[in-house]
Amino acid sequence: MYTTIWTFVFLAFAFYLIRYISRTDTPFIKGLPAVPGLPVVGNLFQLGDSHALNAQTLAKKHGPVFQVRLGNKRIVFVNSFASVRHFWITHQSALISRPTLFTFHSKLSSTQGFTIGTSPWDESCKRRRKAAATALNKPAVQSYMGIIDEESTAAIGGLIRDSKGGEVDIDPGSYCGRYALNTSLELAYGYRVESLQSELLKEIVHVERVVSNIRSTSNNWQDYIPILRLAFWSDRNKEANEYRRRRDVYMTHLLDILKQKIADGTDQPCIVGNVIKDPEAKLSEVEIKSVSAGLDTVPGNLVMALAYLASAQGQVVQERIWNELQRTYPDGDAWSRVISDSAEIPYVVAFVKEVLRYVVRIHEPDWGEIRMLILMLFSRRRFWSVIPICLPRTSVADVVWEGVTVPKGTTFYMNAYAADYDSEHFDDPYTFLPERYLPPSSHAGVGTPHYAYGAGSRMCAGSHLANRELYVAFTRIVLAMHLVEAANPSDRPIMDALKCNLYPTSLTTDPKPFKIGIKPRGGWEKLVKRVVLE
Ligand code: HEM
Repeated sequence: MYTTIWTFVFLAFAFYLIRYISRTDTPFIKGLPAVPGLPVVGNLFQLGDSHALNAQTLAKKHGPVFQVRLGNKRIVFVNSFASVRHFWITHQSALISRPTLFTFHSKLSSTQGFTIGTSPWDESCKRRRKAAATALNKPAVQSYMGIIDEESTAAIGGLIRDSKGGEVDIDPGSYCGRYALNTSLELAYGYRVESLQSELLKEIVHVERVVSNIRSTSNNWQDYIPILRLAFWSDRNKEANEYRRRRDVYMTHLLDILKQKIADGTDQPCIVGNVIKDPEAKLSEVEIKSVSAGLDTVPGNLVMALAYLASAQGQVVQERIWNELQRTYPDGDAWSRVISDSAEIPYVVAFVKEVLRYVVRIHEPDWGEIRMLILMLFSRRRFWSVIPICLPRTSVADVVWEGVTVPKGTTFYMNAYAADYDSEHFDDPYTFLPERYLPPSSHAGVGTPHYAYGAGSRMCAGSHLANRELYVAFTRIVLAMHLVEAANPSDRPIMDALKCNLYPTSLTTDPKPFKIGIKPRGGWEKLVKRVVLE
């Protein structure tokens, strides 16, 4: 008898305990498909180390919009092009905020301020977003073209020189990285990397590499399961505190250099400088540090696009870009005109869009992004941030989806990977096809072409700049050289951006190195003369 009572009490206690520790930050959303999960961990195991691929598979069974439980967090996953448009664009004012995550927000950023891309919507975020938008609008970007001119010339010249004029196959990763790194450092702080052996750069490389792992949304179970946050268990906390301190040191250092240059009148135009000088911006120092946005996605797109261009299929694309350049600039001044002309060649614009849709649907916007670019300088390998699940959002108002009310305060994950490969929206989505963005295709012209830059009220603030960097790099590469596959098949790249990632749970992709062949075009020396003479 006693045994039965004690068994009953124990089971009842266990039942309520599991229910208690499995409760979620926001309640179950009635009527919205839910993926059944385990006590405590919820759906963490099902989503595994590739949330994008696994959510895409789950969407086949549960529909494009479903809810999951990640530890004690309830998340709504949105997986198709149309459903993303519904939430992110049609209801953009409702999805204007962002959630906070334990490791990043309470440990890593406590003294540096949240970056724009990780800030919930409030007055400070509004001010910073406005400042970034001013520093990154079309006219501002045109004023930075001198930097893009210099860095693209250096990268292309270096590629040709180090391939011994095309005699040996070459890994383009560090050249693309150097292009994007120096562009971003100069744009953000007016600071250029002089020596690759600099201690400051080594420190940034190391710290930012660790930070990128700490920030991953699928890597930190303590963000979802509160009990894992207990200090004596969590090495992550100690690590986050230590790296926050080290990061503070160099962020303050770079900002101090810039402030000194401004005081001396020796600064050159740069984004953080513009923000400091803009009386309208009224940002505190912590806010200024958090404005700096990084560009790790630019090299990711560049590297993978070069891999594609060098492939057998890419030959046709190179040919067309070359022909369009000759037709548009018959006087032989294409090299300088792609920088100075704001009107762009439609086929190359379509190519850039397709690269963004097809190759990398990712981003990680903050000062820390510069880390990836710096990493590339020091590494024979390429790194790029792969977050096919776009930066998360939190709703500030109810949104209705197919008759179901998704209440305000809900956290949303956009599966940009699934949406950009949605066969309901794109014909033949797994085929690389720039023509899909040219007339008579329905995707030409207005409307969101892809979700590489996110969408709606918190869409990427740096998209004009990124588009210009990619446009200049592609046109100039085709002007200076012809790309071909590496002679040795084992040197050739893996073209799938997810499959090539060695560490799927990390914020950054670390793909296997690959090589391409280069055939410099006649007259290339004149174009990149400065570099070759260096
Ligand atoms: C190919 C390059 C790039 C890609 C693919 C990319 C992608 C993205 C994505 C997906 C978001 C989140 C948008 C959303 O939630 O809807 C974002 C946000 C952001 N990006 Fe980028 N980005 C790129 C380059 C840049 C550059 C060059 C800058 C600035 C120099 C930048 C600055 C930002 C900022 C400040 C945000 C935060 C916006 C906010 O939360 O209000 N990005 N980016």
